[in-house]
Amino acid sequence: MLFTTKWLATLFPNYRGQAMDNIEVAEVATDSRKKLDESLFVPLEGENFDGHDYMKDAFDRGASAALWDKKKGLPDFLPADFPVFFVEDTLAAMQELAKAYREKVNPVVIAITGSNGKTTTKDITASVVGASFKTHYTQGNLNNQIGVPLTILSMPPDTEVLVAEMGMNHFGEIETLTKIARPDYAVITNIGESHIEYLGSREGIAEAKLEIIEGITKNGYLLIDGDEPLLRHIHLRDGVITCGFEDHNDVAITNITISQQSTQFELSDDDSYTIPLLGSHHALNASFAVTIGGLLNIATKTVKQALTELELTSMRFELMNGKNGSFIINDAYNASPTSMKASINAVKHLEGFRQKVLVLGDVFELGKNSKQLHRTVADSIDESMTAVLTFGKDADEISSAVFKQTPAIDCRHFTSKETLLDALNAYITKDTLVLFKASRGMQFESFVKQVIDPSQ
Ligand SMILES: CC(=O)N[C@H]1[C@@H](OP(=O)(O)OP(=O)(O)OC[C@H]2O[C@@H](n3ccc(=O)[nH]c3=O)[C@H](O)[C@@H]2O)O[C@H](CO)[C@@H](O)[C@@H]1O[C@H](C)C(=O)N[C@@H](C)C(=O)N[C@H](CCC(=O)N[C@@H](CCC[C@@H](N)C(=O)O)C(=O)O)C(=O)O
Ligand SMILES: Nc1ncnc2c1ncn2[C@@H]1O[C@H](COP(=O)(O)OP(=O)(O)OP(=O)(O)O)[C@@H](O)[C@H]1O
Ligand SMILES: C[C@@H](N)C(=O)N[C@H](C)C(=O)O
Repeated sequence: MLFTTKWLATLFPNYRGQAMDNIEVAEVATDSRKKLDESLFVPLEGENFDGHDYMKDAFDRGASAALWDKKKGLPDFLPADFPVFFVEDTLAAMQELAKAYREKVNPVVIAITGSNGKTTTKDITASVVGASFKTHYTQGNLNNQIGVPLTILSMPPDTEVLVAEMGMNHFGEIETLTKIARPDYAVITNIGESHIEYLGSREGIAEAKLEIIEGITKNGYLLIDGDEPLLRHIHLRDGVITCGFEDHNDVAITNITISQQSTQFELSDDDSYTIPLLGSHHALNASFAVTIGGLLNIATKTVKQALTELELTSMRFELMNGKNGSFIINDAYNASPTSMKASINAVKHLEGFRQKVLVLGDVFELGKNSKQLHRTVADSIDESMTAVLTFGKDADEISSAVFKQTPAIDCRHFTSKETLLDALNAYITKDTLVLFKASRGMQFESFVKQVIDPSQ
């Protein structure tokens, strides 16, 4: 049980039905299409539907109570004793409920934002703190104005540590989320170019990410990418911990070694750590988790063990077996120029492959400089790559730029997935490595499923 309708009534006093009967609420749900036993149904207005139209489904599927936009008529079928809490706006009310529930459970809260690495850093941090504490964390990528409240409202009442990923693509969104979650530890993984279309500049992205400070608890900590010039002005603030590759950082990452299975690195404590992730950028992600583990007095040995037992969210540089003895890296959940370059640099370090092929697609939300930002990806591509196959509207800027700088590479742009797949299949041979990467909306998983070994 999360809470009772009687407790809800203290938050939302404008209600009808038997709320004071202390009806137990086991979960908070926003989708009548899912199992709703003993749930509080929160109808939301979305792009395609209005949840208020599905109250009957929710009731039939076992909802015990509901929030309701008081401007909308209540369906007649609802029994008079069914608890309904009338609110101005159901999303705002769900966010208020999440804030109150966070205070009621009062776990240690770790919030993670940044242009890239949020989900990975969340997964690493959850593994580290989960080794010593009852931990609840963001499932998948549920990190927005709806996802963070749902993450908090799915937290068991005996949770000791909450790890919440916070995403944004407009000003004010992180401020809302941090004031709900009230983090004791906040992390800004990096400042890239993600969603720059709406933030205007990298300076704007930094400003939006720094909103996370508004919610940090008294004596809380903010961990940041200490190498990022746009964050340099806060280095000396109380509670700020810098992590990065330059030696001025509070937590300096050194002696990085990348193999086919793992990345090894040392931190300022001169201790060596190994993670089953490839690339120096993941050493940065892990440094945030290790630092928080230390601040929570988790033994170094325990932290190191947890780093080897990561449960990673899919489609983030996911290594898979391909057909005909090839190897696939499914990094297709999302992309930005920064993350695309980071992943290409990781591929460069991978040895033992006969050929390396990059299948790259559009990066969305880059605004007026989109073509130029796509071209910058070519800066990371060298003659160690056999082929660069691109698909989308702006991705041809990558293949064109690579062809100009390294004509020996097979650089082709395709305007249909079918023709790209035909060309790609010629490379799906023994010991060829293929990286797939593009924005979420490109749905590059449609390529991956065509070339992975069906037996895996
Ligand atoms: C609102 C919602 O949850 N919608 C989900 C729903 O979409 P669908 O189109 O079916 O419904 P509507 O949204 O139109 O409907 C409104 C509600 O009505 C409910 N309903 C509908 C039909 C019915 O028969 N019964 C019903 O009860 C419905 O459930 C709605 O509540 O289903 C889709 C498929 O499952 C979901 O994908 C959709 O979820 C939306 C996209 C959503 O925002 N979900 C969050 C929980 C979430 O966190 N999603 C993340 C992606 C987050 C993300 O993109 N983050 C960005 C940064 C933040 C940007 C920010 N500005 C933003 O707005 O997102 C990032 O870069 O990471 C995820 O899904 O991974
Ligand atoms: N610190 C980092 N710097 C640059 N790129 C990174 C970093 N961490 C992860 N990446 C790359 O970014 C991509 C997405 O990683 P992840 O999903 O963890 O980030 P995210 O911030 O949650 O992304 P999104 O907001 O798109 O969901 C992956 O390709 C990964 O290789
Ligand atoms: C995951 C989602 N918030 C996102 O970043 N979407 C990109 C811009 C896309 O639609 O591909």
